[in-house]
Amino acid sequence: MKIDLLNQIRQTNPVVLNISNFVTVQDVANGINAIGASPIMSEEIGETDEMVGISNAVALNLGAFSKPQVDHILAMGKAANAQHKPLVIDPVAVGAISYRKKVALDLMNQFQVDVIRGNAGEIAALADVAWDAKGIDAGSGNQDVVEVAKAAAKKQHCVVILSGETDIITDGQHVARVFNGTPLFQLHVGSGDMLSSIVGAFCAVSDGDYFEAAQTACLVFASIGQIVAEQLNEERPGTFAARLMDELHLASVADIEKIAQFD
Ligand SMILES: Nc1ncnc2c1ncn2[C@@H]1O[C@H](COP(=O)(O)OP(=O)(O)OP(=O)(O)O)[C@@H](O)[C@H]1O
Ligand SMILES: Cc1ncsc1CCO
Ligand SMILES: [Mg+2]
Repeated sequence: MKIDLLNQIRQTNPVVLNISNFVTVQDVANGINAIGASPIMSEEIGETDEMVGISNAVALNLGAFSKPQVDHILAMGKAANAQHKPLVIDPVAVGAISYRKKVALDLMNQFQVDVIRGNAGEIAALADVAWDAKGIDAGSGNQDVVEVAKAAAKKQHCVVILSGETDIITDGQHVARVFNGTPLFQLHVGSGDMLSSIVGAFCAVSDGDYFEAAQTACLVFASIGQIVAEQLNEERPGTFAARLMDELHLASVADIEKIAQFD
C-alpha cells in the first residue's frame, strides 16, 4: 500500500473529469477538491475530446443517466481509452434495475475501464451472481464477496472495488482488503460516488498501477471517514458530511498510517 500517493495528489493537483449524477455532483466535486485534486464536470458531448485532453483521469458515474447522456458517457469512455487516460466507472444500482445493468454492460463492451467501483449488489450483478440488491444500496446476499469481486474483475478485465464494511479490491488474481471505515458513510448519500471519483485521482498519480491506486484510495477514504466518526460522539449525518470534507483536506499520511488496517 502506497499511502504516499495522497501527497502526490496534493503536490500535483491532477484534473479529474467526471460525468456525475445530479444527486451528488457537488459532493463529488468538493470531495475531489478537498483531497487535493482538481474536479471538472461535463454535460456536453461536443467538448469530449478536449475535456479528456486536459484531464489526468476520467470518472463515469451511471447514477441518473438519460439516453443523450449514455451517448456522452460512451464518447467519454472511448476518448479516455484513445488518449490513454485512466478510466473509472461507478455502476450505480445495476443490481436493482436490469435496464441499468444492460446499459452498463453495453458501455463496457465498447470501451475498456481500468477500475469498477461499486457496492456488493452492483458488483454481484456485473459478475452474474445472485444477490438481493436494494436500490442504490448493497442489499443482502450470501455469496463470498471476495469471489464475487474476483469474478467481476475477470469478466471485465479490470480492477474491481467492492466497497462496504470491508472494501475488497482485486484484479481478478490478487486481493486486498481494507477494514477501516464507519457506518456513518451509509447515512450520507454519495459517499460511494465520492470514493469512485477519488479513485480516479489516485489512478492519475499511480504510474499505471491501478490495483495499487484503488487499494490506496479505499484505505485513505475509509480511514478519513473513520477519523471523523471517532471525533463525533453521536450519529450526526450532517456533521459527518461537513467534517468529511474538512478531513479530506486536513488528514496527513501519518494520521492515516496510525489507524490503517488492511491486508
Ligand atoms: N458498514 C460500513 N462500515 C464501514 N464503512 C462502510 C460501511 N459501509 C460503507 N462503508 C464505506 O463507505 C464508503 C462508500 O461505500 P459504499 O459501499 O457505501 O458505496 P455506495 O453503496 O455506492 O454508496 P452511495 O449510496 O453513496 O453511492 C466506502 O469507503 C466504504 O468503505
Ligand atoms: C439517490 C440516487 N439516485 C440515483 S443516483 C443517486 C445518488 C447515489 O449514487
Ligand atoms: Mg453508489
